[in-house]
Amino acid sequence: MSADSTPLNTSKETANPAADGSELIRFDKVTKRFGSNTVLDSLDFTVNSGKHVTLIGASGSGKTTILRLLMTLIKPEEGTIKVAGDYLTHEERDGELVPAGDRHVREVRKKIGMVFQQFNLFPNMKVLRNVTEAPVHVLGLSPDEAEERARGLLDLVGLGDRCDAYPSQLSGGQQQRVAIARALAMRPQVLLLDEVTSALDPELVAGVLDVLRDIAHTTDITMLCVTHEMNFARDISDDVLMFDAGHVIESGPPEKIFSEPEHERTREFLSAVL
Ligand SMILES: Nc1ncnc2c1ncn2[C@@H]1O[C@H](COP(=O)(O)OP(=O)(O)OP(=O)(O)O)[C@@H](O)[C@H]1O
Repeated sequence: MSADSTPLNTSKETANPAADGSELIRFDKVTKRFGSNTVLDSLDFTVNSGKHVTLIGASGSGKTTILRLLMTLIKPEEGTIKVAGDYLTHEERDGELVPAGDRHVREVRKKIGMVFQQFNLFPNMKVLRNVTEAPVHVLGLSPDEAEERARGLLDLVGLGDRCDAYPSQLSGGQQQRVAIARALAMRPQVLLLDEVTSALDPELVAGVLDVLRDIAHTTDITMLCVTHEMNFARDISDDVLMFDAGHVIESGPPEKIFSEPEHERTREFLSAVL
């Protein structure tokens, strides 16, 4: 397999330049309101490349809102968001920051992949085509290159033998694994995971989490994860950020947050979910 068709860089030692530990995501004084509801209140946080960061917090604390801002599905009322050095919310023109245009957003968005609660596969396309579609049409890969990449990734998620199936012929867990392969096929610098197992039957959860654990432990991709699966968060996270009322109230490595939380709200939250 040529270097370019390797599904992901699986060696920490030969990590791509994007995973050199430098700052990959920066939220600077980001405020997001829905009507009179201020969900994020002048929020600052950063994620360094190669890190796996999990957002925890009570329902409604704004975790999904952060991922949706990164996907540019919604816009902040105030503040700036940067991904790999580029503003997502703005662009620089003649030395001035102006609201980002569609073209700029599309370019920066290529750095970001997301797996949603609902798998959102194209029902009329076979598994392989679900994974090759965006690399061909968005990245401009040749069909052969895209297929080689897709087959490698479908092997990685344990579905190399289901390339010719339609999504409806797969279990929910398998569909979610295709969705993971599809997101990775764009070679994003950061993978956003939003409650990726919450729509699954309980017996299918472990298979999906195992695939993600494997990706977290064997690749250099940056992950920003929202999950209620605390054991999974403990296993894969370098850092855990606890949200409350639109702020990060506590952060640190999982062994500290889960074993010795400092904040009363973190203790309350963990005692309810653990
Ligand atoms: N499109 C929207 N319109 C109005 N309010 C919204 C919208 N999206 C989110 N909200 C509100 O913003 C708040 C934060 O929602 P968000 O989904 O980010 O929380 P969360 O921490 O991810 O919660 P959960 O753990 O339940 O998924 C909630 O009060 C929610 O009702």
